[in-house]
Amino acid sequence: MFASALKRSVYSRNAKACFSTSTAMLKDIKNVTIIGAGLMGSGIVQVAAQAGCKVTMVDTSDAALANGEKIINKSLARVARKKFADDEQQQKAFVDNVFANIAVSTDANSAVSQADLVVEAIVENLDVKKSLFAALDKAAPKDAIFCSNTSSLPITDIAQATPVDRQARFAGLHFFNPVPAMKLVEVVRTDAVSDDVFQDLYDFSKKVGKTPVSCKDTPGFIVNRLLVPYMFEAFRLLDRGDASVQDIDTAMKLGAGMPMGPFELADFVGLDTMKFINDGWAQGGKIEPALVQASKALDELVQQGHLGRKSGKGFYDYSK
Ligand SMILES: CCCCCCC[C@H](O)CC(=O)SCCNC(=O)CCNC(=O)[C@H](O)C(C)(C)COP(=O)([O-])OP(=O)([O-])OC[C@H]1O[C@@H](n2cnc3c(N)ncnc32)[C@H](O)[C@@H]1OP(=O)([O-])[O-]
Ligand SMILES: NC(=O)c1ccc[n+]([C@@H]2O[C@H](COP(=O)([O-])OP(=O)(O)OC[C@H]3O[C@@H](n4cnc5c(N)ncnc54)[C@H](O)[C@@H]3O)[C@@H](O)[C@H]2O)c1
Repeated sequence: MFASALKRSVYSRNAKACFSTSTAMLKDIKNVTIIGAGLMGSGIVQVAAQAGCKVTMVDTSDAALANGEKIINKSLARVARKKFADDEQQQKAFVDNVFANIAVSTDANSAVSQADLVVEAIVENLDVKKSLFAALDKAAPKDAIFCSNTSSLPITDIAQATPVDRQARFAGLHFFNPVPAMKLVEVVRTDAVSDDVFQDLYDFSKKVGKTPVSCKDTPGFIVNRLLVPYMFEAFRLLDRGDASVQDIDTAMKLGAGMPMGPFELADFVGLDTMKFINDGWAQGGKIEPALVQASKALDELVQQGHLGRKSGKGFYDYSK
């Protein structure tokens, strides 16, 4: 099913719960609203819809929603081909069934009016996220759980845009790129988050096929706290002229078992995102300065508009 055919309404509160609920808590998470239909938001929409939740995908324009639907369609087709290799009818039925759980909207406030869970995956900007959540707090049910998929911003700072009661229901739910393929979710717990909410999010992560881990609200949580310094050390290795992009990538794939080398991964994630995270941490002063020292090669590429795969060029050239 294609984008334009998707429902433009929010599902009824009587919609079916995610299938095979195993706890009383989880039963309540049946209507999920994802704000942001980009790379991450579309992936979260997909895995929640695949798990049987009724999902509303929100973005600011029809074009952005169409982009999200295109990403989901492509990924679901891939999953369907693998599941039903020789049966095109079953492939189509599988894709249609998942899309039947997805509605789209450009009106975030009405899209959250019946939400049990709201997951934000919009631009990595604290003020923009805060102003979104301040508005959503007034439009969503009092008992809705709010989550951010932020890579690098403190959840506590984002949650401050909402009243104290909501802060007890406000956590990080950090998925990984590409969402349908990556098995991990970090459930990020601030000091304000209640045990029930934390458990609900842990159970929800399992229901959407992921392995949750718990972590405190510290810079980079677990994965990015370790991965970002590693990648910047690779960039600085290049800056110093100690090894080439290709050799560093080959070394880390064949010598350390990484699925992608640090430069391939940086191009995949986006060089602007890498720079944004590192600069933010350097300014924040909570991380050892040597770990967040800037990279000349990265700064130059970003300045030239070479942002990785999404712009056609980064450390590698994707235009050919
Ligand atoms: C990074 C630090 C910087 C921080 C920046 C912020 C980042 C952020 O906060 C955290 C991150 O996300 S950090 C970034 C974290 N991310 C990483 O570190 C990624 C590192 N890269 C990888 O893990 C692999 O290269 C991929 C999984 C991307 C592709 O795997 P491959 O072996 O080269 O190619 P393959 O064999 O084709 O695919 C393998 C399996 O995946 C399946 N599949 C793939 N895409 C799919 C999709 N869109 N839909 C559905 N399914 C999809 C595929 O069907 C297959 O399934 P099977 O059941 O096994 O047959
Ligand atoms: N890209 C990654 O590898 C990755 C991985 C994990 C987490 N994240 C985090 O997920 C979030 C989204 O990242 P992405 O890569 O999907 O970004 P993206 O640029 O692909 O998508 C962001 C989407 O949000 C939309 N948007 C912006 N402001 C909005 C608003 N006020 N209301 C509704 N929609 C709005 C944009 O139109 C766009 O479609 C960021 O916080 C990022 O740090 C990214």
